Amino acid sequence: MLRSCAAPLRSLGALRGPRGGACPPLCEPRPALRSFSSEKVIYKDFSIPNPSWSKDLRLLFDQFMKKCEDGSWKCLPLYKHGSLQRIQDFKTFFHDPKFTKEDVMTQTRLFTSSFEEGLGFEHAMFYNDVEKRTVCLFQGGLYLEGMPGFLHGGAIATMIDSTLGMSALIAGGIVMTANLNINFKRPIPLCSVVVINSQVDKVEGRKIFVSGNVQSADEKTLHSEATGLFIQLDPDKSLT
Ligand SMILES: CCCCC/C=C\C/C=C\C/C=C\C/C=C\CCCC(=O)SCCNC(=O)CCNC(=O)[C@H](O)C(C)(C)COP(=O)(O)OP(=O)(O)OC[C@H]1O[C@@H](n2cnc3c(N)ncnc32)[C@H](O)[C@@H]1OP(=O)(O)O
Repeated sequence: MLRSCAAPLRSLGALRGPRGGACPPLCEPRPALRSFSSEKVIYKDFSIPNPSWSKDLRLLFDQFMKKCEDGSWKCLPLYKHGSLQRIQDFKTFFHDPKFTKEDVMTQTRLFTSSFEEGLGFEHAMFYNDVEKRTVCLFQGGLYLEGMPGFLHGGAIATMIDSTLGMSALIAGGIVMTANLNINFKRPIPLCSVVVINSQVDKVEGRKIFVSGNVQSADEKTLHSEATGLFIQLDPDKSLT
């Protein structure tokens, strides 16, 4: 049975960042269909099982959806486009309006959602507010190959960045990655399922320190360990 992540997310909209900032737009409940100016754009939640998902990924997804039932975990929705709200937020930081024009924004895709079903970054993310943990269930597809039969390190780094970044974003609002360190310990076979764990370790002013690891679905193999530094953007500073 296909289940959307949108419904269990409703209460996440009430979260606040450490500086009292509103919870980032990514975490707010959003309807599946939104109006983008005069044009209709379908905001489909992509963090629901599709036919490319392996049995392992479905099983893990179902386990986490079960954990969502008592409210301890939330499933985070994934979209291909940025939302209007996100565009508005980033406008504050980009003084060059070229990339925030609506007609350009409708053509952009989030990197991790830009492949055909099953070939790229199949994933779903869950968040535990009490533990300040974000977990990403990730199945890397055939187009993410590095060494023959294994995931490219850049693809692994992308999902680690996204997962650690999500922890930072939930804690601190609009952030960017300033530093990401990864120890690749065991290669990840293509199309296998891994679990990326991340947690906020420390917040110092605008700096959010996050750490995490990548484990096989059966938790027997530690594939990677990572730390990241994310910086809350300063609305008084231009990024460009
Ligand atoms: C993180 C994203 C969230 C992921 C979301 C997941 C799923 C996605 C769903 C929806 C889409 C939403 C978001 C987008 C998706 C994914 C994005 C993935 C993340 C990225 O792909 S993102 C691109 C790569 N990223 C960059 O392109 C950054 C380039 N960079 C800069 O734009 C600046 O560099 C900036 C803004 C980072 C800081 O600039 P700034 O001027 O605001 O701050 P400043 O330099 O003053 O530093 C303040 C304090 O941080 C210390 N500090 C700074 N850098 C440090 C370092 N490297 N090491 C150690 N300490 C450092 C200073 O020493 C000072 O410390 P102190 O206060 O103690 O003096």
